[in-house]
Amino acid sequence: MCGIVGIAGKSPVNQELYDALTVLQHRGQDAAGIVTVQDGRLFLRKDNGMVRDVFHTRHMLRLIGNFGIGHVRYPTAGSSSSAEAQPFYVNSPYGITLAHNGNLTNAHDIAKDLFRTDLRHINTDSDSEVLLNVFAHELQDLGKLQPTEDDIFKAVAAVHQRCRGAYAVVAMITGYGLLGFRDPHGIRPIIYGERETPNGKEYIIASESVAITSLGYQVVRDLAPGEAIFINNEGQLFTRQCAQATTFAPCIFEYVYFARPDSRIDNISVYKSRLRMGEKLAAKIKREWGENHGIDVVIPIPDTSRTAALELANNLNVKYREGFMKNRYIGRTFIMPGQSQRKKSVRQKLSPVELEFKGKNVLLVDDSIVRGTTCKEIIQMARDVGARKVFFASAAPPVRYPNVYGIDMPAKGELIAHGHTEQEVCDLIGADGLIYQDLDDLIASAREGNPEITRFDCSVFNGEYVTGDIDDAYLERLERSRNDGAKRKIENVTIDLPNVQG
Ligand SMILES: O=P(O)(O)OC[C@H]1O[C@H](OP(=O)(O)OP(=O)(O)O)[C@H](O)[C@@H]1O
Ligand SMILES: NC(=O)CC[C@H](N)C(=O)O
Ligand SMILES: [Mg+2]
Repeated sequence: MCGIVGIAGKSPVNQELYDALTVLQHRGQDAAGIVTVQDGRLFLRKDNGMVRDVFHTRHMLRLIGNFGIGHVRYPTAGSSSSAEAQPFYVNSPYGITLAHNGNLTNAHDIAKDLFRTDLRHINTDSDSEVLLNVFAHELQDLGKLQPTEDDIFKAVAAVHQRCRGAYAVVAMITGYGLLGFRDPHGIRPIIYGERETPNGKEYIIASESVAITSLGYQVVRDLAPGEAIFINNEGQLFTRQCAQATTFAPCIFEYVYFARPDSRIDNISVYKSRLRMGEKLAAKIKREWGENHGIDVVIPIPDTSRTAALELANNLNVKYREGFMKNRYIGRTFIMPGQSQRKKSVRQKLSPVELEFKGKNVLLVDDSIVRGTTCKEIIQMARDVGARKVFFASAAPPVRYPNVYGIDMPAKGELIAHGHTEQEVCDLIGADGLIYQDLDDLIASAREGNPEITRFDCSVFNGEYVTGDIDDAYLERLERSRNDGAKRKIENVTIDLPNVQG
């Protein structure tokens, strides 16, 4: 998952873009980038690292202009190379920069067409560079010296015709304005807001509402699937439905893990959805383990599971205790690129408070079990400090299938629940008992916030891919090219394109 932001301001936007990216940092820790524009000139700074490491004062001073876009990256295609940090830039037509959250499922095929038919060069293995070139080609094809909003929306419509998969996008068309658009399934989130200033209205487009509200803008609304928004250089706003057919199916994993709890996505409070996950899981525990379940204390695995664990404990009528302390200087483990780094980080990141475990039957709660890295380590840690019994609960169902829409779970062989029953997973992680949320309950936890959404992308749980273009051959190719071992072999061979001086 990546984080994206774009601002069409009336005063310099560099600091606000930076602030928004720090608010979106949980969506991508590998690389960060900002591009701004002033007087038809672009200023770009991007590199590997967290936001605070990529932008120093000397970079910020050079990121001038009242319009700009930013990105935090969690790679799901290509490599972790700094050359694949975003935003991407293409000089023709007009000079376009683009930042993307999601993953195209047909990037490989389009890349061939871009070369053979559109005579365009792609310099990396990033699907986002492909997406940018498709948009640029379609805009160029209209052959206008000065594109209107109609032209820009036509080019977005053509992107929807050619691209498959998940894409929430912000882009800048130099000299013309700021653009945002969402794929026809609305898989990844994108929302916009506005603010009155003495110089006129300013607009912000971002992955999550918390980036909008924390910067002092008011949320207007989420983009609909297939919809685009364009704010021209004069500050006029246009929105248009650019897809012929749409089937709304937002990603349910945003609610489970990715998004911040203080965001609202598609009119659903992420926080409340997690409370409901806890409530429903408690009901299942009572059903399956009985009222005399023997649990002395409920302990969350920080950070993400806290909200669900709290409500689970309330509903079980058992004490909720913060039995693991998190080192605040270590980021999210799951979105780290390699397994050895992830494993080491769990122990560096979480340490137990012994007195909460000694002689007790503890129920550890996590939002999800994916590779099993976290729970294996944590269960052992709980035993090491004297827990009598260690039960484990997951607020999401077993993750059994790869993700192809912007979450880096490419290899089914790396998923602990793939090909295993729940009892086998319980044995593998070394728990005394394991309980998973039912998929219907997870869906209900999100849906109760907005009953108008009739479908979610739940592919990691049920193997049903909403875009309908994923078959076994695709998944096998993906697994071969992006499993942990294969990723280690991808080298940083691409030369970076111009950055503001490092
Ligand atoms: O089974 P695994 O492969 O270990 O993946 C699942 C774990 O990874 C995530 O935590 P993470 O440390 O990324 O972030 P958090 O601090 O937001 O919980 C998630 O919240 C689970 O704890
Ligand atoms: N997680 C994402 O949204 C990744 C965006 C894009 N596919 C990349 O790898 O850079
Ligand atoms: Mg976690």
